[in-house]
Amino acid sequence: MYGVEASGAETERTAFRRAEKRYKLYKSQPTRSRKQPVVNRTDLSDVIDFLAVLESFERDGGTPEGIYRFECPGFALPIFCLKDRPGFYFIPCALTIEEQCYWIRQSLISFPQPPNRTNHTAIYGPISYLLTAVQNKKILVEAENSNVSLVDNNMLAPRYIFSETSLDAHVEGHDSCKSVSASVLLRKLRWSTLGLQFDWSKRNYDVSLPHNKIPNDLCLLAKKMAVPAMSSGEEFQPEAAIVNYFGPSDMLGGHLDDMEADWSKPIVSISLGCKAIFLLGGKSREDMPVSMFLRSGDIILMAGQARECFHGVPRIFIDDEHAENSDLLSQFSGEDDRCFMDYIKSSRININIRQVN
Ligand SMILES: O=C(O)CCC(=O)C(=O)O
Ligand SMILES: [Fe+2]
Repeated sequence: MYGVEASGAETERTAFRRAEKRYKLYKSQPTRSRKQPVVNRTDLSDVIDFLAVLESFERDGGTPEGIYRFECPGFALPIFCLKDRPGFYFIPCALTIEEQCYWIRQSLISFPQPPNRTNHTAIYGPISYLLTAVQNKKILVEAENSNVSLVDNNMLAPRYIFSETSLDAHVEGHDSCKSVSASVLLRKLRWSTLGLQFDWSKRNYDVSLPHNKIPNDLCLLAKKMAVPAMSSGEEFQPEAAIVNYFGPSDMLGGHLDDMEADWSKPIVSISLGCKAIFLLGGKSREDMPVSMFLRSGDIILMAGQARECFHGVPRIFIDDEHAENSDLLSQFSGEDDRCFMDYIKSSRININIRQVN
């Protein structure tokens, strides 16, 4: 994940940092403290709740101060906008529970498949069938003939493969050891990239990296959802997507997505799994961000001026009271779905789709 973490006094220097600190899961403690981290029980009453906005809009047609309903002829779902953040669109409950399950499965099964890259690719090379390996309790070990060589489609040959067991397996952590369990790899999955591959070290798209097109069904969904933010007659062209995987204490620091050529085109951003807090700042980190909940099935669009606004996710909720994922979990109650259930009860997934050129 990106958004550089500053340390010490710098963490509180800007309005954006102060808001992140306010909402993050744990209160800061001196670095040498051995005490258990203290959970931050922040007052959440000023976090915008677009589900409540939708419900009250459906009851009486009204919206709270600063929020208005955006009319988009032919678009089936209510869309809300913020008066002081032009180019930002919130589509609450955009996906049905079945659609959410489908995209969670895709995010865990097919999106991390090579040639798509993940945060594990730089360490292990391409890894295939991670989820099947989790289900079968496999361990990733160094392939015997692990010389780096090119196979079909200019893809790197696997340097590591899944095996039943490993005699010298060090299954926790993966920095210095040669083998790691599939379940640890899944827990440490942070991102995967679809379509044109993003190079995090150079912070740009590397068109020379092998890639597949964005899957057709995701492309259709993004085109449909992007309509409110497109000029009339224009169609959104999805070319790349970043899938972010958030574990219980993960956050996404404040950042701008400025690597795409045309900022008038929206980023279509889908939330799945545990509820989160999203911060939408202004063009400077000094601008006080607005905070809002993002729930599973919500979609936001950031286009035009909102593309120039700092944003981030300081917190996800995994406790029963706040995660609001019980409907979703009940969909994964079958024995075969055990690993989806285990994963999503304490995780969040975000798929954000972009037009690059
Ligand atoms: O996780 C989210 O909702 C936001 C993700 C995001 O801003 C990004 O990947 O650029
Ligand atoms: Fe972003």
